[in-house]
Amino acid sequence: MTTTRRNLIEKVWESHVVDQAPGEPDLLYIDLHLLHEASSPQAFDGLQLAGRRVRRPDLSLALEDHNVPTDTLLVKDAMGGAQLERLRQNCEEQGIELFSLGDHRQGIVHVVAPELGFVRPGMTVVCGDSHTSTHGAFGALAFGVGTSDVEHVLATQTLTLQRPKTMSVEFVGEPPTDVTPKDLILALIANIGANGANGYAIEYRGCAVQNLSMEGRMTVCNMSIEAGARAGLIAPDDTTLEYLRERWGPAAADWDEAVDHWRSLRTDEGAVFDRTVQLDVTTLKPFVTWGTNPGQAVPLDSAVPTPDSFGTGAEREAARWALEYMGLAPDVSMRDLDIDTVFLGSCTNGRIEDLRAAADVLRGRTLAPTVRMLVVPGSMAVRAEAETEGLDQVFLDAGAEWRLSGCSMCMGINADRLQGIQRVASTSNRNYEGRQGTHARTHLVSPAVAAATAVAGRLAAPTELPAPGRGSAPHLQGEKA
Ligand SMILES: CC(C)[C@H](C(=O)O)[C@@H](O)C(=O)O
Ligand code: SF4
Repeated sequence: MTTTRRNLIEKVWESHVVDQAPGEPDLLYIDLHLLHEASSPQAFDGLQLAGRRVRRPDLSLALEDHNVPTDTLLVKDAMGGAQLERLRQNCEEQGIELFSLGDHRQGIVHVVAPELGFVRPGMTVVCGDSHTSTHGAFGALAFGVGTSDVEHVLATQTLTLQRPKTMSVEFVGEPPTDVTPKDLILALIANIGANGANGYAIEYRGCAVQNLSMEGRMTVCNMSIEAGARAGLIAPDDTTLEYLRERWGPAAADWDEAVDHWRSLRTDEGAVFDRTVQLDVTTLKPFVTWGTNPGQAVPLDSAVPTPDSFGTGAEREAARWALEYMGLAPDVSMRDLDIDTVFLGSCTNGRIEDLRAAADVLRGRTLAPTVRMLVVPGSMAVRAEAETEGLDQVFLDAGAEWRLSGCSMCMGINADRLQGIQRVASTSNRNYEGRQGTHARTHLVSPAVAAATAVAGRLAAPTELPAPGRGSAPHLQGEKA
């Protein structure tokens, strides 16, 4: 008997193939379909036009996130309000569970689904949203899909998909303690480029990945799409089981059986990938973006690069455009960039560990007088937990705004949109032109760097701040070169 050695991606893919024909995309069964108000209206319309009903409402879960105002429960924007209303009607008509504004389970779809135990190893998960890759943290194969695919899944609970190539990304060694999961993924994208994983699904490997918490893993997998990948996943292990035991275990009659299956979900010894990338993380530093794609990133303690330092003509041209939009000159130290707004939140970094990391920096300190900071928990459950721990008070005492949960300033399609030319340090995942407001200049950072930046008034790492209570922003700015 020949045994085929398979990687994790192949195992999950193959166990969901419903139909297959040479030269054709595969038809995959979808275990969980996540929906939000911004990408689902046309899909429901199409379904209705075709006279169909949702095939498995019980495998669908809907959230309100993109358009929710995070300062009050009152939706003021007409278009956003209409999208929310449509989602409510569609879910009601089709019997789909919806966590609406005002519900204690509401929040960003990619934060809520895992925290409530909806996502489990070996599943296929889709959503009409590119950051569905987040759920790969559980060893699930999770894809962002387009509106017509959303309709297909609503109608059939299956999807035709081109099989992705497989990529192994190994973080080699242990990172220094001030390096966060956000820095790992920013460094990787800077290394392979914003298109570096086009057409691939990534498996993240190495002890630096195994040592991450589930939340850290979600941050890494979340940004797989920013390297162009279709999906990014991590093999389930004891950390995964521990997380799920609390959230899903109590409801699961077949827990032991499930665990046996999950333990088999790992890349076989000797299995091959279409591409292998290794990144030594032992001397990694906190990373920050300088440009208008997430791959245009450098260590925080370095300078804005010169366009001529890039290898290809296209990269040089892209760097020139980016510097112009960002209002930056080459060779300026990243730590000399004054920041107007700090955004802590999003499906990348809006979880409780992210809030704790930022609060640890802000405790006993105050924001620079020139900085506005928004703290937007990824879900109402995260918000409640933060309040139990007193983190809300830390943020408020520092001078930050403490908000309700939603996508908020991650994507300026709600009231948390920046006006005019503003430089932002943001814990979100995208920094393209106009993402956070027509002229907003986004620097993607980790929660710790976001908090330190809010205190310093310029891009800064926590280690640069004076001890709490002693340093004020003017003092710090006075120290600036
Ligand atoms: C609105 C939605 C479809 C979009 C996505 O696909 O990811 C948004 O969530 C984003 O982050 O850009
Ligand atoms: S938080 Fe940002 S990245 Fe995540 S789903 Fe919302 S808009 Fe998209």
